[in-house]
Amino acid sequence: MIRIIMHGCNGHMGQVITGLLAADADAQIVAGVDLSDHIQNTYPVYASLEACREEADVIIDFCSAKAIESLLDYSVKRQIPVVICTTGISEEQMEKIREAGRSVAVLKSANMSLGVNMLLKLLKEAAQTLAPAGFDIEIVEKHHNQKVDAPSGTALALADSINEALDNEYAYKYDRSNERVKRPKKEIGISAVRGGNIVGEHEVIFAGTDEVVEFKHTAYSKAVFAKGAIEAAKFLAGKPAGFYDMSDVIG
Ligand SMILES: NC(=O)C1=CN([C@@H]2O[C@H](COP(=O)(O)OP(=O)(O)OC[C@H]3O[C@@H](n4cnc5c(N)ncnc54)[C@H](OP(=O)(O)O)[C@@H]3O)[C@@H](O)[C@H]2O)C=CC1
Ligand SMILES: O=C(O)C1=N[C@H](C(=O)O)C[C@H](O)C1
Repeated sequence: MIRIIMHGCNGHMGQVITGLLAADADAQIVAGVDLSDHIQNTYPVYASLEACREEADVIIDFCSAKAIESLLDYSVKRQIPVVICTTGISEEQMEKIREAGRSVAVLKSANMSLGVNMLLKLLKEAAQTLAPAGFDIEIVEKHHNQKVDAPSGTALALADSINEALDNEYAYKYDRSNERVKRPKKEIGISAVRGGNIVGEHEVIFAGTDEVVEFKHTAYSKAVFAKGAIEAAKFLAGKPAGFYDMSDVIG
């Protein structure tokens, strides 16, 4: 039985995972951590990781970018592998995540769904064919009105995947409202829409002359992310130090 600490247990994702693990014979939450204490869970909940003394095999994190440093400190100090799903992470924090991966197993992914992780691979081939043929690249993401970060971690991961395939020559453009010049070629436009309870939509548009190619992923429920995170946690428990991502889990 894999023992899990749920970081952000009383949030939307923490509660979906709590529900799924209640019916899982191979893994269970032994403790939760959250600033909010408005939910009754079957496991103990602490206001900080430091207060959490339970033995665990892995931490699942769906929390806040503000808590990344304390999460990494705890994971390294107690040598507990960590699956980081929180988005809105800065480049400086990303460095700290990679650094932590030198002493404990760390898996980081901005999107735990199978579909998006397959898309990350498909886009490389599309970019290598379409960008040299002059196609412009734009990403549009849509999320619920409770989301605090923009653009989404997934939109940035999609852009990074495309950019990597194009020798990292493209710059990201988040806002054209002050522009009075034509769109430069080596640019990936990234736009964010927030409203209602949209779970998560990502559209990648390759716009050429007289033809447009579009890739779209729609999440219809948060369960797709929760299932991926649980699969990742089962994969990561017991793994040696290293920096992993969902491609290591999905293959
Ligand atoms: N990788 C993926 O596939 C996915 C990633 N995400 C990302 O996961 C994160 C969480 O999403 P979601 O569950 O919707 O967000 P929620 O805001 O619903 O949940 C986050 C929870 O963490 C708590 N929290 C905030 N700061 C701290 C802290 N310092 N210590 C302990 N607990 C804290 C919040 O409490 P309070 O409300 O009191 O602040 C809240 O209960 C976001 O960054 C989101 O973008 C979401 C879905 C999929
Ligand atoms: O906050 C969310 O809800 C989501 N966040 C992730 C992101 O920022 O990419 C993944 C998913 O789209 C849902």
